[in-house]
Amino acid sequence: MELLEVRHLKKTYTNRFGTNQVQALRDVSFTIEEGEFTAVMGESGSGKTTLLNLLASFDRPTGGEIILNGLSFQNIREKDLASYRRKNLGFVFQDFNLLDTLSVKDNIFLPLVLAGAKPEEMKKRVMPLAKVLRIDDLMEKFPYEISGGQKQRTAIARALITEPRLVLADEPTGALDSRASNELLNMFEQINRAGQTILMVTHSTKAASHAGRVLFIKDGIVYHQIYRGDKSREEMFKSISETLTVMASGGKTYA
Ligand SMILES: Nc1ncnc2c1ncn2[C@@H]1O[C@H](COP(=O)(O)OP(=O)(O)OP(=O)(O)O)[C@@H](O)[C@H]1O
Repeated sequence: MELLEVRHLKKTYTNRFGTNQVQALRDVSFTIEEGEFTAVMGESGSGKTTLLNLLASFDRPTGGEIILNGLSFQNIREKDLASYRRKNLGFVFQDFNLLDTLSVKDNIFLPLVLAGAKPEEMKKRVMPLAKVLRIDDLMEKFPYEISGGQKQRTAIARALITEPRLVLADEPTGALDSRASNELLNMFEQINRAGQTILMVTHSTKAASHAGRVLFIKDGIVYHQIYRGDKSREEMFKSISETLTVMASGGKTYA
């Protein structure tokens, strides 16, 4: 089933004097099926964060449409956006965005607290998730007492606790060393195999090679895409590297 449809998305930033315009996204279209793990790659400034911010409904497009689970963002009133976001989306940011004054457990609970969930419901959900993410013995600790990888796994638990339809991840391995990155990527593969749909923006060829599909953005459009299919991770890594080389040299390929 189709979960997300992005139709002719455009985003133009205009400075406050209206004199300077940047066309960050010119015409981006793609669809994501339920259960897919998709990576979005592109050079710095190609519009990846802009795309993620639009998908997260943090910002409104200049043109085009985003339809999640059959509902167009255009039809959601501004005052309903926050609750729509909480119900449908989970976020994993590069810098974790954990609150230092809250324990690991309370950080994970935060989206449920905001959604007005009952304490029994929260307790029921947290331990199975914490076990899978191997943070079950860290629940009473504070973010400054745990490692980068453990922080990232806490951030993943927080993203998953609401059972979102779509997890959006922005450079999730950006602040991690290679061992913690590997762990995180394996974790993403594991939750994806369990049915979670993930869209991840990344600069890292290695991170993207864990995905089932990679979308390449260049000059504000989807320039190319690769499906993992039967490819091994190494073969996927090679295909992605080759595409990035072609893109950097200005060569033509077809989406
Ligand atoms: N708020 C803004 N106002 C004006 N221009 C912006 C704004 N945000 C982004 N841009 C411009 O839009 C273009 C796309 O930026 P974006 O941050 O989406 O790229 P990116 O692919 O995420 O880059 P990076 O990989 O470096 O994070 C760039 O030219 C950027 O300078």
